[in-house]
Amino acid sequence: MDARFLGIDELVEAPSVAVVVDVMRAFTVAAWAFAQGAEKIVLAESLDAALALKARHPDWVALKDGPPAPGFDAVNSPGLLRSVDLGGRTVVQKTTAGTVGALAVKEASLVLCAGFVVAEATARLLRTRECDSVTFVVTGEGGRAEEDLACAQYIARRATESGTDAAEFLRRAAESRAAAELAEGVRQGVHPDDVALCLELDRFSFAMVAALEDSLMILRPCAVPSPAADASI
Ligand SMILES: O=C(O)[C@H](CS(=O)(=O)O)OP(=O)(O)O
Ligand SMILES: [Mg+2]
Repeated sequence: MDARFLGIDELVEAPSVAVVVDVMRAFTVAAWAFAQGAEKIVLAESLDAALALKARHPDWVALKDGPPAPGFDAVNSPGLLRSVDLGGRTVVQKTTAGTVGALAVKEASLVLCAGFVVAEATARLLRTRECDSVTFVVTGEGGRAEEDLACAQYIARRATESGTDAAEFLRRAAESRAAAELAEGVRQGVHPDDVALCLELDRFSFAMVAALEDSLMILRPCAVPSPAADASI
């Protein structure tokens, strides 16, 4: 598999297959939202767009990063979201990096959103679809966020080498600037368990696929074939 690792600003043309990685915390949060029962996640272009969607659909759950804000129901924290019942709900998510990265590749034919919590499912989906060329969007810090790059490199490796050990990749993420800022309270809207939750390898068995639906970028969980059915490893 030909893998490229690019920051959001380095995307010059729509890739065919994109894996958008945001470990801390957008796509860890998205995975937890699905685990808590959310039906779908609308990736909003801006805070105003998120609030406009919420105004049109009062039953939707509007979520943003940073501190709690008027009009929003939740913040971008897996530790805080894991105790919320989202059964059948639609979530609207707007964050600094993750949602921006997914929207930057909305013309791609396949867009996966990922973090360590869905790493193996994401790698397995890439294998199942026999993706020869994959662009990994490293969303944080202009493409240099160590937690996102480590996760992207792990998924790329895991997609082709079943024996890849995650330990070194997880160590890099644990020592990233984002992890330190979350632990030290530099970032807001944080639960003490957030870093640990973001580093839970394969916590969930689904991948997450984003696609345009009526001009909105919608993220949904996607079941992938079981390892027994995957003859490539
Ligand atoms: O919520 C996050 O972790 C970040 C934003 S901040 O730097 O913590 O304010 O957003 P994300 O898009 O999930 O990286
Ligand atoms: Mg991030």
